[in-house]
Amino acid sequence: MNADGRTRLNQTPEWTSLAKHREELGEVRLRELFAADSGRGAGYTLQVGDLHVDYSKHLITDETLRLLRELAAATDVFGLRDAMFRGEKINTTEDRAVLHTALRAARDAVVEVDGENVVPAVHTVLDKMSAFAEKVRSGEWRGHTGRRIRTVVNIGIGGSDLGPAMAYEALRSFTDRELAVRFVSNVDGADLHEAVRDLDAAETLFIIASKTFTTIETITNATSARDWLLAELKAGPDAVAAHFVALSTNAEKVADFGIDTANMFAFWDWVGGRYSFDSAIGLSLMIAIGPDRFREMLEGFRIVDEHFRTAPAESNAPLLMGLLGVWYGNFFDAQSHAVLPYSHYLSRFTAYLQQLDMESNGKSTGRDGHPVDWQTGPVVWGTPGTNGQHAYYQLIHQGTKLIPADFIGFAEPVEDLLPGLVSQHDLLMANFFAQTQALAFGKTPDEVRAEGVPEELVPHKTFMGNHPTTTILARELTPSVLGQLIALYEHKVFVQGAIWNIDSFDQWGVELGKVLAKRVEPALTEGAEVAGLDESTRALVAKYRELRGR
Ligand SMILES: O=P(O)(O)OC[C@H]1O[C@H](O)[C@H](O)[C@@H](O)[C@@H]1O
Repeated sequence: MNADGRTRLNQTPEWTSLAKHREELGEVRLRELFAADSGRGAGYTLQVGDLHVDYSKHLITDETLRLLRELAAATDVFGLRDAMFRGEKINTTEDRAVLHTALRAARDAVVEVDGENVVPAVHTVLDKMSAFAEKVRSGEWRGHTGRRIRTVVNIGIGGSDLGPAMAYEALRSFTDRELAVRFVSNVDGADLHEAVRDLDAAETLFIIASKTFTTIETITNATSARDWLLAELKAGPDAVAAHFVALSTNAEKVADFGIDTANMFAFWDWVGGRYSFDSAIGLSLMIAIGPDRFREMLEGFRIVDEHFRTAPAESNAPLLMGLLGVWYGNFFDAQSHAVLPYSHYLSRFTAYLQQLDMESNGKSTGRDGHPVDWQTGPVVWGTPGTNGQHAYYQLIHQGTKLIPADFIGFAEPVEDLLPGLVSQHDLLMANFFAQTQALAFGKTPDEVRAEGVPEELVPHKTFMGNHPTTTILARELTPSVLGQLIALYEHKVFVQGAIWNIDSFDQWGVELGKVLAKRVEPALTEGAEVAGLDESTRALVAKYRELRGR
């Protein structure tokens, strides 16, 4: 921080050294880096729990890594990390501690917020969730008419949806296949409609997931779900108790809604929405996979928490991944970051990471309250890799943009895969390895010519290569490995926010749209004159009313 109270990251000696180093590296070529160091492929790797992280295919040298680590030291990433783990209020704009790591702390751990150990409360809720999940799974929990539950519908949005929805997909092979879980998030009535239209209300349990219990989409859907249930069952409000539970920090609002707070699973304001999936917000997943598997997942989180907390900078995987992102975003002008899982089960993983990363680090005001003069969080995107290969990989390979990418794959298919499908796994993974190879090393014009390609087509068939990727490989996608992966990204995002000097744990940028939606609604429904509507929006609202025949 300077004397005037402003942090000028891009004027620090560490930043300047990196910029100079970047210039000196010039057109750094991965082919040359590998040619110069035969041990690079094996040397630029890390092991974190079950995750093998290969970062050899990056536009970096030992010197780059050294300078990046100096930037991390100068910005005191580890100091802020320790403050987070200690329960200090590092979310300064909301004056809150940031303790998602306490959600997976061991039963005997001590983590204090305002002088109080929060770990016992965490485990009390986990135990209550476990007992409830077992009741639903065993059929002991009965609906209003005495039938057992066959479908669980989680109603929530953002952090109260993306985590459990992603993990339910990811761990499908570990779920009780007799018990389905569906997820409703969108305020578009179509979402709830499609989720319930073929359900038997008597066998349906709704989980209303909302940290604040004020989110309009969730409360609207929850109210509609309650109306649907009571109409289907032809029952009075006393039927609600057997079919609705709540996950929230706000007991008062839960009670106002009509859910018995005995059926509420609590969490706390030191858990951010996008970091809440391993809190009570994970109840739908716990019902699906069972409490033991859920706890295995928490242990996976804990493995990476411990690694992040204790591993030295040289071998600290979240630090490294965060620094690589800084390298490309701030010194190569990369605008986006692709996450490409080679696992169908991780089809929602990148969507989950979008909130984690973009809501955390999509900021342009520094922790010092001043605008930042450097690029912050990237656009995060991606879908399962093989599908992407036949869609947008063209742009990654031959477009004009630099897109660093993470490739995530597994050596083993899931255990219960139909035996006839097991052999497809090697083909899937052959694509995985082929792509990172092609991205890194490309195909030179001479190599294209050697195949007898006509000269006029040579430029088109040339691959420049040099597209950086990280490969994350694990044996199998288990609950623990999923927890490890999520924690890896949580802490990577943390590292970047720390370096960029932004508050990764607030989300003021989502507020304005909410306020304006409330204000504009009467203009749509009643044609009301709404103060402050700009000319474009006013005309669009008029068009909307005309199209709706109002
Ligand atoms: O869980 P809730 O309080 O309903 O919040 C749901 C989501 O909406 C908010 O607008 C925030 O942007 C998200 O961080 C949050 O996860």
